[in-house]
Amino acid sequence: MTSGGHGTDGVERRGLMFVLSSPSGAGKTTLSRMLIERMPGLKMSVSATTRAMRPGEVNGKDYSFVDKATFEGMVKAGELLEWATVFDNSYGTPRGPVEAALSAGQDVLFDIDWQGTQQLREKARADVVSVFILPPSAADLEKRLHSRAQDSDEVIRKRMSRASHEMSHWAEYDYIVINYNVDDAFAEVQSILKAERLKRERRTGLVSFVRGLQGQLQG
Ligand SMILES: Nc1ncnc2c1ncn2[C@@H]1O[C@H](COP(=O)(O)OP(=O)(O)OP(=O)(O)O)[C@@H](O)[C@H]1O
Ligand SMILES: Nc1nc2c(ncn2[C@@H]2O[C@H](COP(=O)(O)O)[C@@H](O)[C@H]2O)c(=O)[nH]1
Repeated sequence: MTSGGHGTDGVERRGLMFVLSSPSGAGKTTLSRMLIERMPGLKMSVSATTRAMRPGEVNGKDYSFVDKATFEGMVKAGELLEWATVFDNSYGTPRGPVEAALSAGQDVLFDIDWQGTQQLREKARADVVSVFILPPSAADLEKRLHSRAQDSDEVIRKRMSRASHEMSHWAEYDYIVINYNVDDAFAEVQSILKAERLKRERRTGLVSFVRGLQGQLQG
């Protein structure tokens, strides 16, 4: 699915799909925004959803907000790379922008749940790097959902009651980050991305780079 781009050191490599999952409110959106601001070469995948827009959300930036019929049409037309039902709403990743970004040599960041992560892994295991974000405690999780002040008490109750089930998938992920404070969690997530970008297997340009070095040594 992925094709070549350049790493920051000029060596060609395959793009990667960097996935953040967590129970609702643990901090994925916060960490995703920081990554997009501070890590060049990383593009956010904007999901389509049938969920109602929250105050402050922007259509086309936070999500593409669509009705149920449009979402079903996207599924039928094969336009979604993965999709799932979460909290009674449909969410899915439009295929086109992801493939375009990877072809242009960018990495793609996903804020998706465990079901979507499983589907991406089935399609492109070697190119998926997955991180599960845990809250420090249940009380912190609930406090964060309330402090966001964007969901009703009933929605928050529903999200809290789903949190344990969401978390039961933690062991399927490559990395686990506990979000005690945003700056430390961001530093950890950033380190993971930086290290994964250097992985030998995705650095398709290394063979010719090393051959070039050897040529210089022989010449
Ligand atoms: N380490 C932290 N300490 C305190 N508050 C935090 C921390 N990380 C995130 N928050 C706050 O918690 C709230 C929920 O965070 P965020 O929206 O990033 O969660 P999320 O995992 O993306 O949730 P969802 O899955 O519902 O989209 C926000 O108000 C955010 O500012
Ligand atoms: N499988 C997918 N899950 C997604 C996608 N976009 C978001 N999500 C997940 O849904 C929940 C709820 O999000 P919220 O914005 O309503 O709070 C959260 O776990 C997201 O990670 C997607 O395209 N596919």
